[in-house]
Amino acid sequence: YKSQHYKAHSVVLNGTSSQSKLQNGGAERPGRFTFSSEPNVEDIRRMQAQFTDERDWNQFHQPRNLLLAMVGEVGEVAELFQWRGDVAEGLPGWTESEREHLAHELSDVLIYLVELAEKCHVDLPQAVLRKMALNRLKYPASKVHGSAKKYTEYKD
Ligand SMILES: Nc1ccn([C@H]2C[C@H](O)[C@@H](COP(=O)(O)OP(=O)(O)OP(=O)(O)O)O2)c(=O)n1
Repeated sequence: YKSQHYKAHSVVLNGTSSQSKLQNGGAERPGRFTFSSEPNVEDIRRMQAQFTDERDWNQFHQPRNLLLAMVGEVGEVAELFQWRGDVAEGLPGWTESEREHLAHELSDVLIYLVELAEKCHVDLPQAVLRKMALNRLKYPASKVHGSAKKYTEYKD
């Protein structure tokens, strides 16, 4: 069952990557930034659960409180970009300290998002697979290539 389970997922994942391969002639975009594979989302959920358990903070971590905490952290990310005008990929001109500050704030957003999903009983990694499958159906690559129109703007 485990390997069947895994295969079903890799079909979905390969669906994404082979589509992007078709769009760039089979090569990954050179210089594309990638993440480490660890910790995964379940690792993050477990580490945050341990952090809150050790402090007896679960009593405060209901869904609405986690949502508000997450939105607050999104605001802190926004502050880092405020008044800077457009910022190019890779954040040229940002200091190491500014980059580390951003890494901290983005992590706060992710930590609260993962705990919010946990407390709402949303299996986030699997939900992302389902949502990306829907996105691919809504925006067929052949139809929308190179255009950022919303799906309601496409005529058939
Ligand atoms: N009740 C709390 C308070 C904090 N945290 C954890 C999750 C976040 O990753 C981080 C948030 O900490 P702060 O609220 O102190 O926020 P910042 O780290 O952004 O500090 P500041 O608001 O001073 O910039 O700590 C938590 O899980 N539950």
